Amino acid sequence: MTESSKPILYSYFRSSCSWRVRIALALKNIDYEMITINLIKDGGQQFSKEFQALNPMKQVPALKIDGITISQSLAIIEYLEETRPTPRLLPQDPKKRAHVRMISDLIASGIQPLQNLSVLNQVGQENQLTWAQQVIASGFNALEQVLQSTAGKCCVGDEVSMADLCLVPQVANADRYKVDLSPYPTISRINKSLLALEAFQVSHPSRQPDTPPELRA
Ligand SMILES: O=C(O)/C=C\C(=O)CC(=O)CC(=O)O
Repeated sequence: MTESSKPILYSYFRSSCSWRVRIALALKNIDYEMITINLIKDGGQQFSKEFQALNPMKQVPALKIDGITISQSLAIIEYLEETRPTPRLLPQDPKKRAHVRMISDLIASGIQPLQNLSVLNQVGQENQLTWAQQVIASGFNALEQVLQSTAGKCCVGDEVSMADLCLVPQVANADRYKVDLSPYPTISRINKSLLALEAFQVSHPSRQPDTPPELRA
């Protein structure tokens, strides 16, 4: 492969959705280049004409790969799974696969969008923390119950899946917004064991090229 054919990930260190994709790329050992999009600086670099041409939703992540541009983290992860299947991030068994997608969607549609930057800006500065805590806690109440029947070492059984790529970044957001994690022992246990894995460490928000010095590991 020539240099120019490497995939390009548009990423922001603290974006939980970007982190999902960084974990997938690390697990699948895919070499890529990163272009960082600062969601705060200059009013948000995601609003530039250049970036909007890549993703009209003005959100990270976006991945340029194999001649196409893909946005939406789960669509990116599913594309990587279909084109670079090893190691697998979706189980072979249809029931387990459904559970992985169910948990991924619970987080990616049911929690994260309710606490993302654009929504927090809408609820106003003084309500942001309470709002984020409420939506994360309400989602985690459901997730904890789901995991009690699906989890082994990971969200679904003992193998790392797309669901785990959603879980760990969402727990980091919960930490950031000071959500009390004591009611969620299963979520906490899985998060801790996944954070020990190399792919989750190299992709961590504290270790990205655009991580500010004060937030570096
Ligand atoms: O405050 C900032 O630094 C800006 C944006 C983020 O962290 C990313 C989000 O909007 C939240 C998320 O990924 O869930």
